[in-house]
Parts: sequence; C-alpha cells; structure tokens
Amino acid sequence: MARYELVKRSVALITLTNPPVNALSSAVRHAIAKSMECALSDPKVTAVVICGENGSFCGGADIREFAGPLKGPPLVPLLDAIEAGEKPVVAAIEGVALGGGFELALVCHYRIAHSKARLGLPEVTLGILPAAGGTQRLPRLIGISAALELITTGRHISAQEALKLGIVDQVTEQNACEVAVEFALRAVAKPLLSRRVSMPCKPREIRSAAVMGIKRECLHGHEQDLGMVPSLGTMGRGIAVCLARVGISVIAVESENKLLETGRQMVIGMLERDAKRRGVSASLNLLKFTISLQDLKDVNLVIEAVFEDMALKKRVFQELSKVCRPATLFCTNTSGLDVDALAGVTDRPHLVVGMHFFSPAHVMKLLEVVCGPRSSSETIATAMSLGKRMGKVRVAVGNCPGFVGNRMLKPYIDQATFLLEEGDFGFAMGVFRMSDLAGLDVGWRVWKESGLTGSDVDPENPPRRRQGRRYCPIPDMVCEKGRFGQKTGRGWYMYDKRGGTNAKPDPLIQILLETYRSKYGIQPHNISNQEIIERCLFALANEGFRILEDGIAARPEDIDVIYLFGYGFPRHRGGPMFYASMVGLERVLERLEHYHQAHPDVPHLKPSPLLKKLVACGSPPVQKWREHIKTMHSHL
Ligand SMILES: C[C@H](O)[C@H](C)C(=O)SCCNC(=O)CCNC(=O)[C@H](O)C(C)(C)COP(=O)([O-])OP(=O)([O-])OC[C@H]1O[C@@H](n2cnc3c(N)ncnc32)[C@H](O)[C@@H]1OP(=O)([O-])[O-]
Repeated sequence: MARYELVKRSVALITLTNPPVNALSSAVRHAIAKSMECALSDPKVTAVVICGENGSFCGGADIREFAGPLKGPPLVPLLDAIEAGEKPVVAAIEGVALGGGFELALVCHYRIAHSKARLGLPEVTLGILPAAGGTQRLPRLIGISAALELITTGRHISAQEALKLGIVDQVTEQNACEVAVEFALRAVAKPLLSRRVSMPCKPREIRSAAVMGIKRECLHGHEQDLGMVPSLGTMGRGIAVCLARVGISVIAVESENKLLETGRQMVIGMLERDAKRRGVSASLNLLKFTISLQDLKDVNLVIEAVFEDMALKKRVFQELSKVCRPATLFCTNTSGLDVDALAGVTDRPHLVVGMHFFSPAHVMKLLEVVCGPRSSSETIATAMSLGKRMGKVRVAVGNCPGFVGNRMLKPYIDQATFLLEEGDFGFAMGVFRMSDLAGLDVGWRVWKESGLTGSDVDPENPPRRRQGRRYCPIPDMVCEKGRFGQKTGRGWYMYDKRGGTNAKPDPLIQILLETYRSKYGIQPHNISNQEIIERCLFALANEGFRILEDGIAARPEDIDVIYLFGYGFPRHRGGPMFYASMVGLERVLERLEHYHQAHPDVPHLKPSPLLKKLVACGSPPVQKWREHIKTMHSHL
C-alpha cells in the first residue's frame, strides 16, 4: 500500500500505492507509519519524499471505509508525527491532493506540485469537515479568510493558485517526484522549525508528571475555620485524574499523610467512576502518592496546584529547583498570579509556564496556557500539546493579573455589584450565583491583599471609594458575616445546606441592602434589563479590547473561546467579543460613552482606544480586528 525505497543514496521515497487515487485506507496509513519509522530511524536517510503512484498524490480518506468502524492507525497522530519528525519531508503532488491527501501534504515541510495538479478540501461536499488538521493548518499557512473560503466551498484549486496563495513552494512542468527529490537534498541543511505549519516548535513528550496540591493550612501552621477554606487539593485532584486517564504516570504530592490519604481515596474514586462511565479499566497503576518532594527528582514536568498564595508558590518552586532535574518543566496552576515572578525564583525561568485549569479540572474543558516573557517556545508548545492530550480546549494567553478570563471578569462583576447598590436585588442572577459557586472569600482575599479592604482600610474615608475610583463594599460585608457562598450554605443567596446548589433569595441580604442604602442615602430605582445587560457585558467586552491591545490574547476569537468554555457564556451569543460585534461596535461605543459619563469614577466603562479605532475604521468584522492591533505578544 506504500512502496519504500532509498534514492540518491540518502532520500527515502515513499510512494502511496492504493489505486485508483491512493486514498488513505487503513493499510495505506499503516504503510506510511512504517515507512516513516524506517526513514526517521535509518541514519543513511537525510530527507523524505512522499508521492503517489499513477500520477495521483492522494484523494483523501478512503470513502470505501466510511461505513465501518475505524481500523488501523488513526490519521491525525500519524500526520502530526510526520510534521514533528527531524528530517525534512517533501510532498510531490501530481494529479490530486484532496481532503486527507491535502492534509497529508500540509504536514510535509515542503510541497512541490505539478502544473496540472489540483488541491482542495472537498469534505464539505460530503457533509463533513476536514478532520485531519486541515482546518488548523491551512489558516496558519494562508490566513483565515483564504482558508475559510477553501474549506467552506470545497473548491479545487490549480497548482498555480496554490503557489500564489503560498500553499506550495514550487510548481513544475517536469516529474514532480524527481523535482521533489532534488529539492529534498537541498533542504537537508535547513532548519525545520519554521516549516512546521501547526507548530513552529516541537513540544516535548511528557511521560511522567507530578501534581502538587497543598492546602492553605501548610502556609501559616494550622488556622481556624479550615472547613471554609476551599481545598486547592480539589484542583490538584482534578488535574491528576486528567493526566492519568490519558496514560501519563502521575506522582501526586501532598504536604502531610492525612491529606495525602484523603487525596488518594478521592483520586482513585474519581478515576474508577470515570473509567466505568467510559467502559475502560481505570489506570490506577499510573498513580503514586507521596509527601516527599524527593520523589519528584525524575519527572518530566511538575504542575504546581498549591494554595493561591505567591509566597507559598515561590517557596515551592525554590524547593523544586533543588530537587528536580535541570530539564524538568515547571507549570503553575494559578488563576491570576504573576507567572514571571514565579519563574524568577527558579533556576530555569525559560522552563516555567502557567497552566490555568478551571474547576473542576477533570470536567471543565478550558485551559489557559499562560506565556511568561521568559517562557521558551518549546515550553509553551509542550504545555499546549499536553493540554490537548488531556482533552482541553487550550488558549495561549499573556501574563498579566487575571490573564484573560479573570481579568475581564473584574469589570463585569464590578458592574453587577454597582447595579446591586443602585437598584433592585434579584436581577443579575448570573454574576451572584456564579460568585456563590466560586466562593466569595476568594475575591475578598484578593481585595484585602491589594489594599481595597481589610482592617487597615478606613471604609468611611472616603466612603464607597478606594484608590481614586468607585468601590462597592457590599461583597466585603457579606464575607464578614461568614457567608462565602455555596460551600458555607450562605452567600448572596441561601442554600438548603452547606454545599447545596438550590439557591433561594435570602431576606437577610435584603435587610443588609436596605440598611446599607439608607446609611448612604441611596434611593433605589428600577434598572432596566437593557441597562443591566449593557453595563455588565459591554464592560466585559471593553476589557477584552484592552486585552487585545496589550497583546495578552492573540485574537478576539481566543477571548470568546475562553468565555464559552471556561465561564459558561451562552453559546448562541458566540462569546463577548462576537456579541459586541453583533450588537454593533458603534452602539457598544456609544453606550459605554454614555455610561462612563454617568459614572466617571468607573474607569472600566471608559471606551478602550481599540474599540474607538475599530469604529473609526468602519467596524470591521471580528476576524479583521487583528489587522488593527499593534502589540502582538511574541509567543501567541
Ligand atoms: C480526513 C479527511 O479530512 C476527510 C475525512 C477526507 O479525506 S474525506 C475524502 C475527501 N476526498 C474526496 O472527497 C475525493 C472524492 N473524489 C473525487 O473528488 C474524485 O473522485 C477525484 C479524486 C477528483 C477523481 O475524479 P475523476 O472524475 O477523475 O474520477 P472518479 O470517477 O470520480 O473517481 C475515480 C475512482 O476513484 C475512486 N475514488 C475517488 N476518490 C476516492 C476516495 N477518497 N476514496 C476511495 N475511492 C475514491 C472513485 O470511486 C472511482 O472509483 P471507480 O468508480 O473507478 O471504482
């Protein structure tokens, strides 16, 4: 199904032989995998050429196999491995390169096409989408608009058009295979990195990882009230489950035996339930539990998921630097702390990256991969590919307080609390239910640390203002009553029990609000649904525009993915940035200006310069915004 021969003493020529169009049947995939293995392991081979017999490169997936279950090696990992290989691979395209055949060509490092060749992704005409990386690689090669056009029409293009678009490197009138062999010989000395369309950098293979979950009590000795402190062991447990179920061996670390034992039982229980649901056997043999950091000396990667406290995290990373091999990657699971500050305390800042999981980590799809200024491309690529292996929707983001998701949440929550202060309670269900679920003490602690509240801050001097801007102390007052949300059975709402999910309005909160409003002479007024939506969502999107300007997210679509997969943004609205574009940027700008005028002490309502610029340019569609953004993070 594929012929393997050595030509010119150093080029492995792999010829697909599956008439009539060399479709990628299971036998062909198997033969390609074997041939690539030979080529990559044979020291005589310095380059590879892939071509098809009888003047046809490859017609894509073998339609004759569509009816049955998938047999043989799956196509995607096979193609990924070709792209990731360390020897240059050249596609010699004659006849057709369609569907999976085109995708095969896209993973080759160079593409030579005969002048009569035709290329395309016709999947849409079969009612499916390109499934072997075409939707990812083609946009990276030729840009989103051109790629979308080809993917959505299924149109075949000529070799000449492919050359013009930048899909092929050379068009020839001669035998494409012979030209490709010569080309391959010249490519041997050239670096491959930039030729890998999906990933300019090859990720490391991760076989073993350590997950560290250390609860808060280890920070300052034993505190009171531990029942109320969210156990960040929860995060560590979820991450350990994610790793083990995809076959990575995991060492789970806790700080003391009792916690370790609880963790062990929970992780095993979670894995067993998960395996039962999926009808497989639980991979318990991959798990090890320890309280000794020394046990981490041989792991490839560590995911630190200790309590969200900079001092504790720094201490952990200093210790890890002493214990782990110099090449071990360090990942921090933080929801907003400075990844670079952590990198700075290690002996390997280039090997440090943020992996921001969302709770519960074994369920939530989103993963923000936080690229610090010193994180190397290989480190980022490894975190991205590990996330993919764990089944996550991954978005690479820059390093700033709160990264993308949580940074945008701040103005959104602020608006909701200001609205609560001004108006009738019971409207902004989303924000308050979410806060109850996440735990109100989390934000409270952050505000205390940033000097916005706490025993050192005089709440009345001046009242309802902090650091020169409007501040609403109601969330602090709720926390001061020990109401931390669902886990304590009381928060913005009341619940039937600790950890209960059935939220009911609580008359005590109503009383608290009435007392508060009368103390400050606030006349509650009716607030329209429109104002609630506009103030919350436009403030959210406005911060998104700032994030784009700052180069913290590479594109608006990334922000939308974060909000859809991590924050429950309604799918049919497409995410905050798409929603803003649907409403119309001009209207968003006009409303923000209006609200900022009414609330000049709320800087988040001030329209961002990028929003203004986009409106001035005639409000282009979301996919064109990138052209108007100056700063681009080098890694994203
Ligand atoms: C992972 C990936 O993302 C996804 C999931 C995929 O890849 S999905 C698959 C995508 N690929 C396609 O949709 C290509 C469909 N084929 C064509 O467009 C055309 O066939 C052609 C290639 C442009 C040639 O046209 P033609 O006019 O010169 O001759 P023909 O008479 O049509 O075809 C000649 C012979 O080849 C057979 N044939 C063609 N394509 C085939 C294919 N993909 N698999 C199996 N057989 C195929 C066809 O049945 C006929 O057989 P027989 O009747 O002689 O026994």
